[in-house]
Amino acid sequence: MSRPDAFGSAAPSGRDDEPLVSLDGVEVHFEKEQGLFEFFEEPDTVRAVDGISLDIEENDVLALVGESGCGKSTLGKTTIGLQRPTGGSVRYRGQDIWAAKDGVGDVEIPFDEIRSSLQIIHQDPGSSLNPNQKIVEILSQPIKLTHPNVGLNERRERIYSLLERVGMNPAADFADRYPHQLSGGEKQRVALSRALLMNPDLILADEAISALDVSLRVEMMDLMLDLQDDFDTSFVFISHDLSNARYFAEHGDGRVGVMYLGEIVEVGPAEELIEDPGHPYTNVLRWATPNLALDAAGAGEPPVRKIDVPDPVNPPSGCRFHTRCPEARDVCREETPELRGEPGGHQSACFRNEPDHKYWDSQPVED
Ligand SMILES: Nc1ncnc2c1ncn2[C@@H]1O[C@H](COP(=O)(O)OP(=O)(O)OP(=O)(O)O)[C@@H](O)[C@H]1O
Repeated sequence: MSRPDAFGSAAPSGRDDEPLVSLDGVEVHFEKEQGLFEFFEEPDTVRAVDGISLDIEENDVLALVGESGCGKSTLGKTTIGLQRPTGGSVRYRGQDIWAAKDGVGDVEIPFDEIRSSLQIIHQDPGSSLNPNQKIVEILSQPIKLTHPNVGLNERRERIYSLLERVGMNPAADFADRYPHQLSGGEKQRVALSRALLMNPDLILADEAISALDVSLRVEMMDLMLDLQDDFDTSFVFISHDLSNARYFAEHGDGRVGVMYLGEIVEVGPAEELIEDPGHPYTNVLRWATPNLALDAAGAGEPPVRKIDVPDPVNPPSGCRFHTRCPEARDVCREETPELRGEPGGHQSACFRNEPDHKYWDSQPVED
């Protein structure tokens, strides 16, 4: 259900029977920057996100995992309306986000309301906190912009209570400091408070724990999960590390989504996906994550035919993983598997999950 914001302003309208955010066939293709000598050539297109459909519900947790460059950040930013898709649609409570931005059709929820309901915390909070402002000033700004009628006392009260809620006690001690006077973990807590100020429906945590000391990572994930509960906020949590994605999804009662070259190749509850992967690429991530404490993890050779990751400018035909997949057969070069399985449950995009598929009569790829 949509709800009023932290200062009692009306809730965004939209339809409560619609998912919080719904992606349908989303593509994000970038034109690659041209070198000096390529000036007269057609620019290359990076297919950062390619044909992803996904629903995020209220109070939902989705942990996206995959190698660097597979499109996690681009998908995350598209989900919260920070990146315009080049194809497909992204809807918030039924309202097309980019139609709201462009004022096209009957706009039920204004773009500004959508953007303040969908927040982000970055890997490096230092770079998003103004070094010349005290923490209280940094946190006052978004309130002043969105709620100009809220007075100084109410503003301070809200800021102090949020700082305390994220573990910065006593709040008054931290509020008057500058960002450089805080540790990495404290800066990340400030970034989290800033995201929570608007009582958002969804927070994108983009590698938000990667720069923290290993000992602080679990603490930060636990804090986000506590807040998720308290504030009824959904989270899209991005990590290149399967064990962190597993922890977050498992403790948040959510799903892990595995990305490869701009596509989601497997999604499902963490335990199921890790114990019984439906896609050979998930098996590679499992192998590469020693602290999953699985027998297979880190043992022997990696479960791939080739180590090299293809260029997203020119991804392989058919199943994009076929150039590296140890199970690939000829049909995998020609046909693209779709995500199959229980909708909203465990799904994977591999012909091996279809007992009657012609994959089984096809010849193993030899190269
Ligand atoms: N603004 C942009 N212009 C051109 N290419 C881009 C742009 N943003 C991302 N890309 C490219 O899109 C692909 C996906 O990038 P993205 O940052 O989404 O991946 P990622 O999985 O989050 O990786 P990382 O963990 O390294 O950030 C990469 O090939 C990247 O170089």
